[in-house]
Amino acid sequence: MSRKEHKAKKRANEDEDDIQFKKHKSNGKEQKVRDKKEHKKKKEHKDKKGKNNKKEKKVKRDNSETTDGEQIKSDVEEKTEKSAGNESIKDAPGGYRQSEDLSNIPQADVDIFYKENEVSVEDKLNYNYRPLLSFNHLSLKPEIQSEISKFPKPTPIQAVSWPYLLAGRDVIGVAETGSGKTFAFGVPAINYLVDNRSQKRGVQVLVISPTRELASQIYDNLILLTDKVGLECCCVYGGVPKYEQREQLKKSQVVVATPGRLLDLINENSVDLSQVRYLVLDEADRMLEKGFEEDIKSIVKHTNTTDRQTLMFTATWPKEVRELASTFMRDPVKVSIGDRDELSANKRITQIVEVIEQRQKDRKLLDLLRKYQSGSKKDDKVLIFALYKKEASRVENNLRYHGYDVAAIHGDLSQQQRTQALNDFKMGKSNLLLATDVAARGLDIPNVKTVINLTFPLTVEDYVHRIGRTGRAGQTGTAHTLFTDQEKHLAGALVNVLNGANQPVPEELKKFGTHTKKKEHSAYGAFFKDVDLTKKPKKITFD
Ligand SMILES: Nc1ncnc2c1ncn2[C@@H]1O[C@H](COP(=O)(O)OP(=O)(O)OP(=O)(O)O)[C@@H](O)[C@H]1O
Repeated sequence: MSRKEHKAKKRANEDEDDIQFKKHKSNGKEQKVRDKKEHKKKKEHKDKKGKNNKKEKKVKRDNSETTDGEQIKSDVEEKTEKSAGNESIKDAPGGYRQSEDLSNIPQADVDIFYKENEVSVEDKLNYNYRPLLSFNHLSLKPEIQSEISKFPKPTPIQAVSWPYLLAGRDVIGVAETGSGKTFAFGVPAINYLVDNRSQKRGVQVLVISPTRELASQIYDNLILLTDKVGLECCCVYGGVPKYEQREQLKKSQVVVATPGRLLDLINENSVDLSQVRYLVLDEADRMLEKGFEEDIKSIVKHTNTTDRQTLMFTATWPKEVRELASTFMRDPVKVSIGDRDELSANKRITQIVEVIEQRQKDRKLLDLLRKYQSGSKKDDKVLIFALYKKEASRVENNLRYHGYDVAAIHGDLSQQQRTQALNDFKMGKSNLLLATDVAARGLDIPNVKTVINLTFPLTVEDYVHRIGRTGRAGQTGTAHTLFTDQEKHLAGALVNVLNGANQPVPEELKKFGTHTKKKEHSAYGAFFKDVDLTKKPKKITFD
């Protein structure tokens, strides 16, 4: 096997755990610079906000009138006024037309929806579509309409993003964990295919996700739609044989994939992406970070680069990835639900943070399991996060030794073992799952009552995603996090997330301040190399 082939094979099986480990190495310095930038940006943001607040206060105080009596509309009213439906919404290129029912809804109802859900839409082309307050405001293919109408109504991210997506626009969708982002990007994609069935052959919709389990879950969601409209969907990820995937790719119009395996299949000419008209990056900020960025650039170049709709969906949208994201997209509409500019967690999750010594963790974990999974709670599902696979293996053995029937997911296990563990946990065969960050994002496991962060993740974004495995689809949940001085450089950002969700901030955590001190992680030693932070994201040129 040539060096190139060896490298490709290794990458195709590279896993989130391995990528996380690499990422950790380069993390130290970036964190320091990030904190400095964050501090500066926050100061600017505060100054700007101060000015806006004065204006808003003025609007509120004068009951939206200036001193000379002229009516001022708040930003929200201004924005939605134009979309009141009084003007005829131009026929959008993608064929979206605002329904009569929706146009007749009083503007006040639309304003209330925007305010209650803290909706913000940034669209320099000012399409100003109204949010779909009911599935009746949509006219999708009957089979698709019937599948989604099983839910009471669109979630806010679906309600706001669907008109733009059906109109063919690029969209960046940012909404809290567990808020229905999969169908937010999946429904318009499949509807598009049905609308354009006759015109194209081959793979036309491509969804890329950071982990095998999440790719598999997205696939399970999309086949609920594709099976009903006679389309083929397949899922490709590493850790399993390729031959079956090669065969499925030949007849599929929709592909869900992890980057490594997909690139492997591209390089051996087993898949042609030149007809991909609809590209989705799920957990988009993760896909644009180190470890995935180069793979994503390579994949994008193989898609239809002249007439492509590109979507990015995530619960966290750090400033560091926004510039690179914009090089993949054309006039994207940014749809945010909730105050997503600042990193924020799902507010239905009760967040408990405990500062302890590293050596106290094993005992503390047993105490927490007695607290969250005994007596009337003995059947409650609990998800424990370790940081790396070695720690996960050790903790798994320790829990088994103490009589716990624990399932585990981490990079040292075979794909079959990981899939089995996740299914056992989802089906309730085991109500205790131990995972590394391979399970941090996207996994939609019903009724997880408690997330325990045994070791804090590499970034506070990952913390928000981890705890988002509970409190999904409108439910509440609890996250209990053990914090040590190994992670003190993340204390400031964590305090902000806790404050943003009106959660208690322990005094011991405040003592760390916003240190960005270089750290030694006892379990893994000092490991990060200086990175060239002056390097700007490379502009993607479309072939
Ligand atoms: N309109 C809807 N109403 C109610 N529940 C919905 C709706 N759409 C999707 N759901 C359900 O909400 C749950 C969460 O959806 P999904 O996994 O897409 O969330 P997400 O926003 O992608 O979360 P994460 O940020 O963690 O990836 C799923 O069980 C899904 O079936």
